[in-house]
Amino acid sequence: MVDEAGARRRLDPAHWDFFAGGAGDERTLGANVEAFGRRRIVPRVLRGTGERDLRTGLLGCELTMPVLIAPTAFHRLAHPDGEVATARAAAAAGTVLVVSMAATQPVGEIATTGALLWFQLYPQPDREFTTTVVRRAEAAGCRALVVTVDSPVFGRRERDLRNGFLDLPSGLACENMRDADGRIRDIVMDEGLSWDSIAWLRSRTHLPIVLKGVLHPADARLAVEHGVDALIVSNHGGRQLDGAIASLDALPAVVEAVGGRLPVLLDGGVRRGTDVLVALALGATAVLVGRPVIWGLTTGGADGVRSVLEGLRTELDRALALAGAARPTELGADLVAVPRG
Ligand SMILES: Cc1cc2nc3c(=O)[nH]c(=O)nc-3n(C[C@H](O)[C@H](O)[C@H](O)COP(=O)(O)O)c2cc1C
Ligand SMILES: CCCCCCC(=O)C(=O)O
Repeated sequence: MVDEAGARRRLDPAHWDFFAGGAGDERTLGANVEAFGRRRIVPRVLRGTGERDLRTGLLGCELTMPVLIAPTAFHRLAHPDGEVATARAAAAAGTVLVVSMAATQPVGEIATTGALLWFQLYPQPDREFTTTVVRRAEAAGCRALVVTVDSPVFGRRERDLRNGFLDLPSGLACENMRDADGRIRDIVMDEGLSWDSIAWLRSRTHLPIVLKGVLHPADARLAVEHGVDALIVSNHGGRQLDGAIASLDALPAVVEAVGGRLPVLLDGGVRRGTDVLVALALGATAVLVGRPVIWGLTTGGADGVRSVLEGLRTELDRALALAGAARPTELGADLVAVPRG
């Protein structure tokens, strides 16, 4: 289903390391996957589920399944068709692509695919320029802004440092970073990012605001107080703070803190339909996948991404049936155990 080895064979080794790698000793990168490996599903039987229904509503978007595409940078490094190919697959699958601010194609061009798009934003210290980018996303028809809040500075990615991979090759650029003069600006991680930045953004756009990178329940409560529309429990795929808690391990406390007032999404380490089921059972409304989509894009362009998404759909559908649920909302934490020893 996901041909990670095939993607590795195709990619320039430095580009493979950029996509696959994490920060520091990559403990958090590994922990995301291991956290799913520790959980066991405790299925219900004789529930007469019949045909399953995976449809999920999120922030006014109707998705055919509770699986979205996480924002990841530089799709044209993986495949010449870039983000447009990823968006075609999202449209065909009936799900959302979260377009990275570091996309290598303009969001307006990505939107021509008809895909449901959300736009990921690193708020820039230059607020006027941030507004320019927000207006670009709005004009393209993006349905939400995903503000990445786990990156006041850039994570220390030791593979990239070893490889000297610090910039895109010539001919590729972060196309959504053009200013009013058409000049492409560098993405700056804002060390001063704070709840004030979120309040400012709230005053500048009517789009729903999703915070990506929340792990602490106290921040989840603050997000509710600040009028945020949804949260993504995420450690940035282990690429920012190495040693950070695995997303799945952080999920239950965030869900409890939010108390049903907002949708809580999760990313990090989701590789199988059974992982999706576990995250939903522990309270996520939906999940996002990052690297598996990159591997699909590398090996097969839009078809490759589609195949990854359809694989997850089929696996989730089967897992629901085998666990005794007809729809995601029927899942509860009682279906998940962590065996001792
Ligand atoms: C190659 C790569 C690029 C990424 N680029 C971004 C980005 O531009 N913005 C962002 O908020 N997160 C970015 N992320 C983090 C993802 O959105 C997501 O949190 C993570 O990939 C989920 O983990 P997974 O890869 O295990 O599914 C990136 C992740 C990867 C692997
Ligand atoms: C200076 C370019 C920044 C791209 C950031 C992409 C990203 O978030 C990642 O994890 O990589």
